[in-house]
Parts: sequence; structure tokens; C-alpha cells
Amino acid sequence: MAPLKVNKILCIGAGYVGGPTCAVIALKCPHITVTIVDLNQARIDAWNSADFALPIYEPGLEDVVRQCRGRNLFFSTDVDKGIREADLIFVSVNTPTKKSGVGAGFAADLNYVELATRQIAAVATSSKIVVEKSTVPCRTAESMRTILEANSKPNCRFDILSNPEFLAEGTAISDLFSPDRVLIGSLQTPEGKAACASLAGVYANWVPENRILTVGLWSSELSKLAANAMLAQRISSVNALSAICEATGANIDEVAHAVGYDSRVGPKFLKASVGFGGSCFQKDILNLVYLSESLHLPEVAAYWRQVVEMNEYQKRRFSKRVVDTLFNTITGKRIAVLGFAFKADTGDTRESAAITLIRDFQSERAFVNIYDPQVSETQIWSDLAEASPTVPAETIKKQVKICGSALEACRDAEAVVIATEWKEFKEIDWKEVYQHMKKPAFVFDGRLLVDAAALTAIGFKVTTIGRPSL
Ligand SMILES: NC(=O)C1=CN([C@@H]2O[C@H](COP(=O)(O)OP(=O)(O)OC[C@H]3O[C@@H](n4cnc5c(N)ncnc54)[C@H](O)[C@@H]3O)[C@@H](O)[C@H]2O)C=CC1
Ligand SMILES: O=C(O)[C@H]1O[C@H](OP(=O)(O)OP(=O)(O)OC[C@H]2O[C@@H](n3ccc(=O)[nH]c3=O)[C@H](O)[C@@H]2O)[C@H](O)[C@@H](O)[C@@H]1O
Repeated sequence: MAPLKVNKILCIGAGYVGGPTCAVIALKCPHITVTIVDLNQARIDAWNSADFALPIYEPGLEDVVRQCRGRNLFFSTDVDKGIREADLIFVSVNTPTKKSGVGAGFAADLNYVELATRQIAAVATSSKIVVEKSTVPCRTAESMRTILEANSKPNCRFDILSNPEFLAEGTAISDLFSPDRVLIGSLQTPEGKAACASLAGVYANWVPENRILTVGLWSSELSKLAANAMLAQRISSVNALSAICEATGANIDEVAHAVGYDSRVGPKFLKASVGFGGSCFQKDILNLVYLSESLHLPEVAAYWRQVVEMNEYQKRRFSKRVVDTLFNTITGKRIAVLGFAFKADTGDTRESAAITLIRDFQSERAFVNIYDPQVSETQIWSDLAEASPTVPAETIKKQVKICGSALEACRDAEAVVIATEWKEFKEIDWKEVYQHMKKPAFVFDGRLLVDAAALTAIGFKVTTIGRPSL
């Protein structure tokens, strides 16, 4: 069966994945028309804004959108029109953890995937390749196929592919320009293989052939969950070791360096931290836990669950260390939290460790000053309200101040907590910060970011994750 040549691509979901991924496809494939649709009008308006005030902050993204928007890249809320016109449709909608019902707290909420699939089935009048871009539990493609086939019109066939996304926020554009691999899963039938070749043909416009991996549908779906689980497991492993370092006098940076030098382990993703955040690690591991339990594999479920538990422990441990070091009480004290995003170079705050730390400080009745170079005030207030649903908004506003600079956040504070590894925190004038803080002035480095010896020489009392207290 000859693969279909793709001329028109639709992406349903203009979020952190759909937006950058399909913008890069438009850039690299000028002969393909790419339309990205979303139900969220404000999001689409931001993608279309005249001054390129895009809805997500991602280095290099604006440049890509500037080159393609209006040429072969379009953003719209007209989902039906997009479906009718496309040959290939990416489903890149959110798949959050279920909040209620069966599997609440663990299983992925597939409602958005199902609604998008049903809309494709209802509207399509010609054959389509439907690509699962969202991260989904193993065998979701089967449910999508059942829905599509049960609702398809005559002469309308649907081929389903799995093409999970591996980009990381903050480096999305470079990850998309030169991915370690592109993974495409398909049914191993002639039709499935032809659809797979069509999508591979799109990526082949810029990705070397040996980096385009083609596998079975279920392997592809599971590989995405497995990749995130194993990445998160590395961080939980190094964070577990950081607790041993603090108690023994070993230094986690030195330990990680020594371990990572083994070519079988490798040096990347071994940075101890105040805990991993982001929209996916926790969600995808819980999804794997749920899958394991559903398959009656309780030992496997417990194994993966521990990765998330270790992460919770790391955040708790760090908050406690702040309180212990500040003479066992932070009530009425002012703490500057530098960084609110879940990692540097993104404005995304989903599951950010900073949110948990600030909630802990608030419950100890401390005052908190927050500064982040990319996160909006509205987002911070909304995250803090969600983290403490029983605390009235006025109480939160009395305890928390959002500041316009790191220096302003640190003024009159007794302690600075580095929660996100923004480069600018390394480069601030720490001597000036010291002058304006209460004494003794404490720094808690949750990201192994600053030069502890240099700060100690200025006069700070520095506590670093994975190193014993001075
Ligand atoms: N954020 C990340 O770095 C990565 C996320 N993923 C996965 O990609 C998927 C999407 O994640 P994000 O882009 O972060 O989510 P997001 O929440 O930023 O974007 C999803 C978008 O889909 C839209 N949407 C939902 N249902 C729709 C429908 N029926 N029609 C039109 N639009 C609809 C929502 O309004 C939202 O704007 C998730 O499954 C996630 O696990 C995978 C790799 C990386
Ligand atoms: O499925 C997803 O959503 C994505 O999840 C992660 O990407 P992302 O969450 O954007 O960012 P990471 O760089 O993986 O960082 C995740 C968290 O781990 C923390 N981290 C990372 C690395 C490290 O060594 N130590 C550490 O604490 C980061 O600060 C951050 O809070 C994966 O890296 C991507 O491959 C995947 O596509």
C-alpha cells in the first residue's frame, strides 16, 4: 500500500506540546499547511497576537512563529473546518490525572482525548490519519479506533498512529529541531504501516532517518510512560542519595559526578533538587502505577509509586530544613522565594516544587516574598489559592507579596530560598542582597545553583541540598 502524501495537518490542542511541535513542522515543511486549533479563544488570540505575545514562554519559539504564521501556519478555534480539511490530525490535548471517579488520583483523564476523537468521527467526510500526540495509557489507540470506526461515514477510513512527544519545556525548540528520536507506533498491517510511512515522511524533512523509530502501537504508548518514569526515577534516586549526603558529610554533586562518569549510567539528569515538578512526571508515573494495578501487578505498582513518594519526601524534607535552621520557627519571619516555575526557562508552574514550599511556609505563618522572571502574578495567585483551598484569599494576600525583582524580594528577608534554577539568580549582586537582609542572613539553595563558598565569604549562612549543614 502506497503511503499518502501529507499536504494538510491539523493539530487539536494549542498548548505546550501542540503549539511548538506543529510550529516546527510548519517551519521545516513549507509545502505542508499546518493549522493548530483550540477551544480556548484566549489562547488562540495570543498565538495570533500582532505583537507575538504568545501564550507560552519557550526560547526560540517566537522566531519560529514569526517565520511561518500566515504563510503555512494558522491558529484557529474552528475545529470542525480544520478536521474537514486535514489529511493528518494530531490529537495533542491535555490528559491530566483524574480528580474523581474510578482511578481518581492515579488514572489519566481521557475525557479530552475522547471528545476530540468523537468530534473527528462526527465531522470528517474523508479518510484521515489520526495521531495520538498526547501521553496516554497503553492501548488508548484501540479505544480511539473503536470510536472512529463506529461513527465513520462511507469511504472514510481512519488509521491511528501513536507518536508521543519527548520535548522538555525550556528546550522545546532545540529538542524539536534535533530530537534524540521520533517514535511512531502503528498497527503492523499494510494500512498501519503505510500510515506510519506517511508520518515518517513528514519528519524526514529534517530528522535523520536513523532517528525515526517505528514500532507497534502498544510499545509506542508504553515507551512514553516508561521514558518519563525512568527519567523521574533518576532524580528520585539522586534525591534519596542527597539525604544520605546531608547526614554523612558527602557531597551530592561529587557523588553524582562520580556515578555519572560510568558510561553505563551517563552524566545527564542527575542533579539533586528540591524535587521534580512539571505537568508530566508525576502524572505519567501515577498512570503507570494505575496500569500496573489494573494488570494485577501490585509489586510493580509499588515500585513506581515510590518514585513519587520520594519526591514528596524531598520537598517536605527541604521545608523542614528551612524551619529547623531558622531556629525551629519561621512564624512572622520573611522568606524570599526566588523562582516559581517548575524549572528554568519556562513560565509553566504545573506541579512546581515552589508551590509546595510556599504552602508549607504559609502554614508556619511566615511572610513570603516571591520573584520569578517569567510567571505572571495572576498565575501565582491562582496556584497558591489552589494549593490552600481552605485558606481565604485575603489571608494569602496578607502573607504573600509578589515582587518585581530578586533584590526587591530579598529586602528585609531573613532567608532566601532558591526554588528554580534561573541563571539570573546566580548572577545577582549577592553583596547587595546581603546588605538589605536581616542578620543572620540565610540562603537555602534547593537547586545547587550558587557558589556556597563565595556566599559564605560575604557573610551568608548557606544551606545547600545534598550537603551537610554548616
Ligand atoms: N508539557 C510538556 O512538556 C509535554 C506534554 N506532553 C503531553 O502532551 C499532552 C498535552 O500537554 P500540554 O500541551 O502540556 O497541555 P496543555 O494543557 O498546555 O494544552 C492542551 C490544550 O488542548 C486544548 N483542548 C482540550 N480539548 C480540546 C478539544 N476537544 N478541542 C480543541 N482543543 C482542546 C486545551 O484547551 C489546551 O489548550 C498531554 O498528554 C501531556 O502529557 C508530552 C510531552 C511534553
Ligand atoms: O512528557 C513530558 O512532559 C516531558 O517531561 C520531561 O520534560 P519537562 O517536565 O518539561 O522538564 P525536565 O527537564 O524533564 O524537568 C522535570 C523536572 O525535573 C527536575 N530535574 C531535572 C533534571 C535533574 O537532573 N534534576 C531535576 O530535579 C526539573 O527541575 C523539573 O522540575 C521530560 O524530560 C521530557 O522528555 C518529556 O517529554
